[in-house]
Amino acid sequence: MVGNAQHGYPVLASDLTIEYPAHGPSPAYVAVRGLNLSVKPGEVLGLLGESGSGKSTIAKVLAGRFLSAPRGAVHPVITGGDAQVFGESLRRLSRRHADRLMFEVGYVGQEASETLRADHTVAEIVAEPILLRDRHYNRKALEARVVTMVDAVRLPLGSLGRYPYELSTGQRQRLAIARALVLEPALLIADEPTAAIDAVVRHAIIDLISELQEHTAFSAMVISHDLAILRRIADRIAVLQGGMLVGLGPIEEVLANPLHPYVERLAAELPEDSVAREAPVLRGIDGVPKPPRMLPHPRRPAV
Ligand SMILES: Nc1ncnc2c1ncn2[C@@H]1O[C@H](COP(=O)(O)OP(=O)(O)OP(=O)(O)O)[C@@H](O)[C@H]1O
Repeated sequence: MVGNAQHGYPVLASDLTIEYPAHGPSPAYVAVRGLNLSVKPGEVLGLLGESGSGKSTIAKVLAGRFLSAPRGAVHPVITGGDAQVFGESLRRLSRRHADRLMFEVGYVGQEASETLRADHTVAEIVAEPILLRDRHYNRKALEARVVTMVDAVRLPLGSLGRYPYELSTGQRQRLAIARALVLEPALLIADEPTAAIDAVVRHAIIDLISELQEHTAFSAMVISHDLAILRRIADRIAVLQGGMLVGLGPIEEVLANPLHPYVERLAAELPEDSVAREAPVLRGIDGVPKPPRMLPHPRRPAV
């Protein structure tokens, strides 16, 4: 495991500032400023904010996906404070540790379903992370693991030999989630996992992540600009605006006591009394309604 995963918080960011360095005609840009944030063991933290508020930047950095960038793109750099993921400092992260971190942190990016390799079958796509970690992995065990994972995200087993372009968008997103979770990461970072999906499937995907999370108890950061989505899955939310944290805590508390005009606006956009009336009803695989997500001590001070 990376760092002291057994003891520390999955994520601990303190005074974290992230910057995109100057590049060609573009000046340097500070995307995240002085962020203090944690993800507690077993918790789902929702990250909410309008477009450009820094959500994806935080996701990429915390998932260790910031040391490499596509050709011609600039990657974000930590220029202030630090973030620890399982006790590993990201500011001092070496390439070697970043590679290890990739195996510890499942990451579903915004366009995950569109970035699946078109020349790989469903089975190959899910198996790949295992083989990247250990290319001598026992083939029978690999097959069994892939089948279990595909089944867990409710893709038909008949899809194992199919190619991503033969699946629906929702199915591709399920596949991306299966790939992100196949190494049984202790932390999942999902950046707008339902962005390109219609409303019905969107809720199904969120409920799926919620169920898998409850089943295997990984910690998660789920990013969305959609409050309804986060109310379905998150124990707490962190609200960002302009790269700064403007709200943090159990979702209904943050909305009930907005400390920033942006949060106030979000709360105002909700139907009156929606907190009490529209508490999300999640149903388990058995169809039994589950209580809304709550930390055992919702009023304890947020870190
Ligand atoms: N490669 C880059 N170079 C320079 N600036 C960038 C780069 N990527 C993002 N930014 C800037 O950083 C800020 C935060 O971007 P980010 O993608 O993290 O926002 P976001 O909250 O995820 O937005 P969205 O909801 O639209 O995905 C934006 O102002 C964006 O223009």
